[in-house]
Amino acid sequence: GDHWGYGKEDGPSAWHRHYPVAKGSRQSPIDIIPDEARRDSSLGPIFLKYDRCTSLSIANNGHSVVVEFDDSDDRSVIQGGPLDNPYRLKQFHFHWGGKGCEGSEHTVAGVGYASELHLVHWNAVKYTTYEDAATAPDGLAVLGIFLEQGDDHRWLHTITDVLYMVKFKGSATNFKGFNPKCLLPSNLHYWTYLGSLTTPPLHESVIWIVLKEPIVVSEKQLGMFRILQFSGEEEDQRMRMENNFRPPQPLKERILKKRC
Ligand SMILES: C[C@H](CNC(=O)c1ccc(S(N)(=O)=O)cc1)Cn1ccc2ccccc21
Ligand SMILES: [Zn+2]
Repeated sequence: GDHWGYGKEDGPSAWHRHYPVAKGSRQSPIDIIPDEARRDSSLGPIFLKYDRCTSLSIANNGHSVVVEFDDSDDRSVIQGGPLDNPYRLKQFHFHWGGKGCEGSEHTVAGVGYASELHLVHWNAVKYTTYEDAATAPDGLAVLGIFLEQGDDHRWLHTITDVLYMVKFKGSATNFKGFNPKCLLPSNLHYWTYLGSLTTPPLHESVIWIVLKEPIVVSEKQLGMFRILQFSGEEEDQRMRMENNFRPPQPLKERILKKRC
């Protein structure tokens, strides 16, 4: 199993021991400073073609809750914006905090949101497998969406209502017919920069597209994520799954761009 986590001993500050790229030149997440983001006229709008998407399952992988999709063809892709090709939707997952604490990975002018949704896509035009794409500099495109605490989200219930079925690490269940289009905010204005996976192996293979507008979810719905456990059913100590986020990393020589 993975020997990394979010605890004191195995958390983000220790990851560099097994994954030296943790101190690399294009690590994620970052603190987004809106005033420093450069408008780029070559950046067009992004297009999310999710109408024929096929969700398959929802699982607890010991780090987050992940919804996997059938990525055997180009039925659901993200394209446009900074992307030269369409990128296929592979999975989405969340990062969140503890009760009332922040939990997003990216922050905006130093302020975090309650949670962050990541829709993970891969460049199937240039690479044959997800694993190959996950190690290539232009292999992945992750769409980041902030979750802000407020009213109930009409559609997030579809996910939070089944979390009890994937409480323990290694559990999974069927999850068909879910279209993540229902989790998008009203406008797709975004920031974009070159970064990495925010969990080990921290490959520097991600073109990040972070939406400016958060979606609103209730504290009750956020609380449902916290019934999940980092630990497996057979493990004795119960480890509630929360604060599964990496803090912002140095921007170094990167330029943050925007399409507002
Ligand atoms: C990367 C892959 C496991 N990790 C991810 O796919 C992944 C995706 C998105 C994010 S985030 N939070 O940035 O959106 C983080 C991790 C498996 N895998 C493929 C090759 C490979 C090599 C060693 C170990 C695992 C490996
Ligand atoms: Zn993520």
